[in-house]
Amino acid sequence: MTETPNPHIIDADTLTGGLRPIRRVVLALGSNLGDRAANLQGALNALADTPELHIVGVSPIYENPAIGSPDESPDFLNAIVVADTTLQARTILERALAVEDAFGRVRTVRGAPRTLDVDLIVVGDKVIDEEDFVLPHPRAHERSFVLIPWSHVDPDGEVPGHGKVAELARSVDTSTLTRVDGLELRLDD
Ligand SMILES: Nc1ncnc2c1ncn2[C@@H]1O[C@H](COP(=O)(O)OP(=O)(O)OP(=O)(O)O)[C@@H](O)[C@H]1O
Ligand SMILES: Nc1nc2c(c(=O)[nH]1)N=C(CO)CN2
Repeated sequence: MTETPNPHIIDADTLTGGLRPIRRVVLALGSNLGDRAANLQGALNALADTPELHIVGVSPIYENPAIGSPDESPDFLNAIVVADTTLQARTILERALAVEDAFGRVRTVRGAPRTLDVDLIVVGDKVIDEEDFVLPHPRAHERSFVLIPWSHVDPDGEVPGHGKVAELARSVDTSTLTRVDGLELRLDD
């Protein structure tokens, strides 16, 4: 027998969803395997389809050598997505990992080429230091492929403990980072 919902009872999700703060989340997309641009676009589509995640900015695409990976690693395409959300940080991490899996990401050794990488850079001013989840992303404040596209779409953004993205972007080496003309990520209407 199916139960008729009682309209006078508000479920817990509705209640907490209404009370949870809206936070700005910054996600970094990267791909250095397969059809890199299609992988980034697919990731953006999947993020845009996520309930309670409202995309407010998408950066240009940048190409650059794999940093901190073996020399023979193919170059990356990188981009930044900025969204407002009431989702909890860990829920966004789980979604990011699921999107990576959906795009055929195979986890082998650290630094191995990947079809898709989705990193959480910041979630508002949250600071998390857990074994499998660190916020802000511990290497974001020194990565040109994060700071330059991020400062392009959200110059007032901040990396808690490190300062404004616009300021950090000014001090980072951009000599190997190239904006890819004629290629951009699109949000469906
Ligand atoms: N802020 C974060 N964003 C994404 N993953 C994170 C974060 N903090 C911790 N992790 C954990 O890192 C694990 C490994 O991530 P991954 O293999 O993508 O690292 P990586 O991309 O090779 O390196 P890097 O972290 O330097 O970008 C994930 O399974 C996830 O649990
Ligand atoms: N250029 C570039 N280099 C990297 C990247 C990346 O996204 N872009 N991601 C890494 C691990 O996440 C390691 N090195």
